[in-house]
Amino acid sequence: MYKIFNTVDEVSRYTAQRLFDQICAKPEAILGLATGSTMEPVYAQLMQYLEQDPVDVSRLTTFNLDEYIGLGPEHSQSYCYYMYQHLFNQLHIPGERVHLPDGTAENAEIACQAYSEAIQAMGGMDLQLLGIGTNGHIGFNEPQTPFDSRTHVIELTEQTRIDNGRFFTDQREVPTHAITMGIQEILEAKEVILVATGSKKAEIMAELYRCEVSEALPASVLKIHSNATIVMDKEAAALLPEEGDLAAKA
Ligand SMILES: O=P(O)(O)OC[C@H]1O[C@](O)(CO)[C@@H](O)[C@@H]1O
Repeated sequence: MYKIFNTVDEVSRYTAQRLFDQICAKPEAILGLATGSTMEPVYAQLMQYLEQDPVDVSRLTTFNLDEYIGLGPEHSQSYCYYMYQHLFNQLHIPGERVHLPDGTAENAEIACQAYSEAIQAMGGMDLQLLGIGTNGHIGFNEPQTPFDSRTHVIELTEQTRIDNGRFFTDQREVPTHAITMGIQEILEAKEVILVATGSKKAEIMAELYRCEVSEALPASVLKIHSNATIVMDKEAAALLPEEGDLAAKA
């Protein structure tokens, strides 16, 4: 299902409301969380909803999608740092219920295996939040990642390193590898919300809309998910067909 809003603010309110509703409906929910600039207003909005209407979050469990290899929690560009800055410092989920891939693990393969087992032990995600890369990646599952992959180490494409270079002082500092939840784990989530905003996402969103399900465009796997919502602002949806046609396909 595609949902198009006029502004980033509306996208963020819709997405945060879905998260809030999930937390209210199931206080012990397992949430799959994403990072990136798209999610910043979503988390800010979620915190506003929770301040207006406090809900017990002590039984929530979270799993983050990914982390750069080589960046520890104290590094300002690590996704662990991001999550505390934008959410966990305000949303007091008990530490043992917060899961983030360990980018500094001595043995990344073993860390991936343990992460994947922890996800499976919890029965998978109730709600998985996703951003999208300009090459169609979800999490850090780059094009051609097998759909049956579980948490694994991935080599980042040049495109992703260039895109994410804007957060680093020097392009050469962008890590070459990351740990990412696999596509199978994303697919096993009961509900998925992919969020795309801004004109930089317009081309990939049009391609995603048109394409067949293919490992060449990882986000296309959502077309075989029974409860996936793709949420966009007008800019990200600018190259999609008119809304009438969209409704017919949604
Ligand atoms: O929201 P942004 O900053 O465009 O980034 C989206 C990205 O963030 C990520 O969630 C990082 O995992 C990727 O899916 C994608 O690269």
